[in-house]
Amino acid sequence: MFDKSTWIKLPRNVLQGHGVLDDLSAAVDELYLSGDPFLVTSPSPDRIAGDRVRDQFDGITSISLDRASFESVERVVDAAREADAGYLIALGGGKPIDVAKMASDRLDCGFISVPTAASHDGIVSGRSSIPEGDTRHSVAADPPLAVVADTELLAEAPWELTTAGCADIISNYTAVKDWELAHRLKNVEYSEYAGALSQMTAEMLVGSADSIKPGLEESAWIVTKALVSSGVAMSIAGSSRPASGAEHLFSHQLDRIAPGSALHGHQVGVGSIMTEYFHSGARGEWTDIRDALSTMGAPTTADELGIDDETIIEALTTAHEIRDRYTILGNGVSEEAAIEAATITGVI
Ligand SMILES: NC(=O)C1=CN([C@@H]2O[C@H](COP(=O)(O)OP(=O)(O)OC[C@H]3O[C@@H](n4cnc5c(N)ncnc54)[C@H](O)[C@@H]3O)[C@@H](O)[C@H]2O)C=CC1
Ligand SMILES: O=C(CO)COP(=O)(O)O
Ligand SMILES: [Zn+2]
Repeated sequence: MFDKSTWIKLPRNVLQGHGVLDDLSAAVDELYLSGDPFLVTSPSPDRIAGDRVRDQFDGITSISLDRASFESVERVVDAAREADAGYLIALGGGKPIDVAKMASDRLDCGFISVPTAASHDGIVSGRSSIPEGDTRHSVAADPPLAVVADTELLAEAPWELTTAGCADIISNYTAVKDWELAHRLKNVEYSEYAGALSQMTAEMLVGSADSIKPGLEESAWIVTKALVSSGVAMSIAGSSRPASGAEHLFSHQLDRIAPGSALHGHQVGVGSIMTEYFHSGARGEWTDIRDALSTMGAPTTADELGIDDETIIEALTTAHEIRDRYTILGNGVSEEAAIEAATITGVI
């Protein structure tokens, strides 16, 4: 008897384009939402979205947060309950979107994802990445009811945020390789469709590299489409496996031992260079990943990340400990192997 079943949870609407945030109420009307919204934002929403935030959200109860933690989730749940919120609106980067995702799951009220930076592929995903003690991974959560991605706003965001989103997508190359390896060696369930979509998303983004330039709204359009596509791959898989392999373990370990050092996407990009070296060796495709990151203007070295060599090696040699997810790192790479990989790839 065939005993598999899975919900493939996707947002109902993804509204993307120039100035769409100027009429958020139209997007909300599309969803026939009832009750008052409760706003969860990155710090200083006025700085990140200018007067559009003021006009749209004037008088709405809100919380701004810069940490994705269970404490932040509890704060949002308590405050939204207090405000008798009908639904949540997450406005900002990946952290408020992840916290709102988990809080709306807890409140069973749904949320609208309003990214103000094309910096990560959690915009539509059904995952919420919240550290728990010494472990770190994303847990299942409902995807947003809708996404409102204002490409004018996204294009105005600091360029490093867009290059972080590009790097988060480029890291799908090694994430899929780790997933395939885990399938072959540990019989981990693998989805050909989610794997192919994730890899194709990275290939298409790298193929559009020449059109991805600072200040171009076309760039925001292209990168946001890729981030949405990567999030859909995670929804098809019912896990972050299509977009999170050893390079993410490395980044999560960096978040634990050197919090706030660099943007998530930048960390996973540099991690992807080194884990690709572990996959295919000195003559392997790690140069393709490094060159793609460099073309997009994303960091490719420890220096460019602003992280010292020792911390890079510590994160790489302990990355396997942060989560029970089989990757090319196996039960951990030796310090010598980590130093060789980081040196040959020019990361340190
Ligand atoms: N759940 C999922 O599927 C995924 C979750 N993530 C999570 O997302 C987070 C990474 O996302 P980030 O956006 O890098 O983090 P973030 O939410 O910390 O945002 C980075 C910075 O950009 C600022 N910012 C946002 N929009 C801005 C704008 N328009 N102008 C100026 N500054 C702006 C924020 O205030 C913050 O200081 C990590 O916690 C990661 O684990 C990443 C990928 C997938
Ligand atoms: O960052 C992510 C995908 O880009 C989510 O992955 P994790 O499950 O490792 O948190
Ligand atoms: Zn990521």
